Amino acid sequence: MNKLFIIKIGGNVLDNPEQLNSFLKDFASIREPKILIHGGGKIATHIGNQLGIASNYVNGRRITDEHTLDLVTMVYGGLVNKKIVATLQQLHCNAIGITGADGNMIKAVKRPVKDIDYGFVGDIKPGDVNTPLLHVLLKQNTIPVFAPLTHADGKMLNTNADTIASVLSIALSKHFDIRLIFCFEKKGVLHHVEDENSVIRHITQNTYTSLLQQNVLKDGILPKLENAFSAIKSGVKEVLIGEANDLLKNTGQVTEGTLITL
Ligand SMILES: Nc1ncnc2c1ncn2[C@@H]1O[C@H](COP(=O)(O)OP(=O)(O)O)[C@@H](O)[C@H]1O
Ligand SMILES: CC(=O)N[C@@H](CCC(=O)OP(=O)(O)O)C(=O)O
Repeated sequence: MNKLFIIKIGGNVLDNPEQLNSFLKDFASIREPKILIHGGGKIATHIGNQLGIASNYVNGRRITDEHTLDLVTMVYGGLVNKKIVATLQQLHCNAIGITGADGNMIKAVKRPVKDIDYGFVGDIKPGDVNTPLLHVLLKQNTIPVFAPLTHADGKMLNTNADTIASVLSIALSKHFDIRLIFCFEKKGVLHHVEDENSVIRHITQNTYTSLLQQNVLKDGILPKLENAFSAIKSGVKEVLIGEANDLLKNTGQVTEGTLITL
């Protein structure tokens, strides 16, 4: 099977133009087939504050009302996605910006209301991905750049970017040897969040359970690990969580950061 890198870049790096440019330069230089998924929660929060739209997260997921949906559609599908695509084009990487609605790439269902009403948040399954269209793009070396947006019943929906990366990886895992890499601003999953030298090099299902019990994992690292384990359990070959600066090491043989296995 052919190798495919599925790479997710998070909000803290997107918010720093220098770090983002350096990351995109590295991404453009990867010679194997690749897909990029970007977040942007931090930028949406910042622009929302300027527009008087307050951000409200529960369990790492944004509560998305009508105004917030307009905000995230503009910020993720417009500003962030198109800036990345334009930069990649300048770097001679033929990127194409995609939301879940474009080419029916990712269909979703609006999250059912249980204890919490998340509003216009989309839940997805691997079967909801338009893999034939992705194959066409990859075959002609057009590089998909996904915004964290899906669609259902004529509306856009907001979907966590780590989840999109995981579901795309699962959907494509029958046809490619996938390495899914979550890139963010830390060196990996850390024993002590303030100590960059405390990287946990390897997390298995068992150590994951004990880290949860020890309360080592908080905030945004929780959905990242949930999605990492969901991918590895569903047939994705390799999953890594590491620093954006280490992208080229993490696409090679000797990796940095945190390796996820069963
Ligand atoms: N044990 C941990 N290791 C690494 N990061 C952690 C840990 N516990 C909490 N975090 C927090 O999780 C954040 C990553 O989640 P998030 O900000 O959502 O990233 P992204 O936008 O890249 O998805 C880190 O910036 C850090 O503050
Ligand atoms: C439903 C939901 O929470 N969606 C996320 C999508 C953006 C995202 O995931 O951004 P990062 O990867 O930078 O955190 C949000 O609006 O924050």
